[in-house]
Amino acid sequence: MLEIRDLTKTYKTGDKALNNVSLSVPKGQVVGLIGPSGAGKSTLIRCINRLVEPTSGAITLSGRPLTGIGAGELRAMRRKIGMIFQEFALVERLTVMENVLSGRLGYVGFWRSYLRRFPAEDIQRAYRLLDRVGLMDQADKRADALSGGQRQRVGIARALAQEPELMLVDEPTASLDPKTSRQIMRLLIEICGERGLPAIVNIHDVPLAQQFMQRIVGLRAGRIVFDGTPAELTEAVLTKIYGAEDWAAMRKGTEEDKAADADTLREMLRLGA
Ligand SMILES: Nc1ncnc2c1ncn2[C@@H]1O[C@H](COP(=O)(O)OP(=O)(O)OP(=O)(O)O)[C@@H](O)[C@H]1O
Repeated sequence: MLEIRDLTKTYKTGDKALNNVSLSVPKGQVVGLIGPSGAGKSTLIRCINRLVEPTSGAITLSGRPLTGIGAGELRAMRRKIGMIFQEFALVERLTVMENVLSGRLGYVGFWRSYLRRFPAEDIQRAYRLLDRVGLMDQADKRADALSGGQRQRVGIARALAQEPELMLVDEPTASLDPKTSRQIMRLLIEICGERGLPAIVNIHDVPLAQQFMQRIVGLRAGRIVFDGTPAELTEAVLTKIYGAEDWAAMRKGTEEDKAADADTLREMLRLGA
């Protein structure tokens, strides 16, 4: 369980990026975080992994504090947080297997990791994870030889290699096509469910969030203005989160994207692809 209580972040510039945010995410639940640009989504994720120092408030993971702790404790707690990034953040010239094993770097000593001598159990775990994300036959390929969807699967396996207690996911599908995005989102949700992992997914794509998330939290100007199910995320609520003008523009964008996808499909069928 992740618990955030009265979290506030005011940057040195005076920007109040988060204003009294409280949120609990139970084990196995995946929360989609939506909101307009500047709403505070990245700041919230960065306060949880403590890349940004909160101004006030408290965060706990599985009952242990993530705020108000020393450097050693923080390092230990960070191992418990699996991160998944928009641009995958893989080491391109290393193999898929090496990238997954890099998730263990917080656990093995410096020389062992420098020499890439990981314990046998880490290697077995990495194979199991590659199997789970559907990449067993790609283990020895270099990361830069993979497709975007395959790279994100490696990113997921690497995060799981940490044996995390929380997943923080930043725009996981922003670099992927719509079909691959749906596959990745489905995989993420299945895996978090199987492992009882709480997760927060920063997601710009509202229809994708509505299709897959069990719970959606809407941020606006640093405050939670919606917390509910996809079914409760009505046009009126979306207008409240994004503002009338921005939501109308976003909806138009989505409809244009759908029309473009349909055009591409028709063209492919016409060409017999
Ligand atoms: N390092 C920083 N220094 C000062 N202000 C910042 C910093 N990072 C973010 N902010 C401000 O904090 C507010 C929230 O920004 P944040 O990046 O968290 O929003 P966001 O919802 O993630 O936006 P986006 O969807 O565009 O990534 C904004 O007003 C932003 O200008």
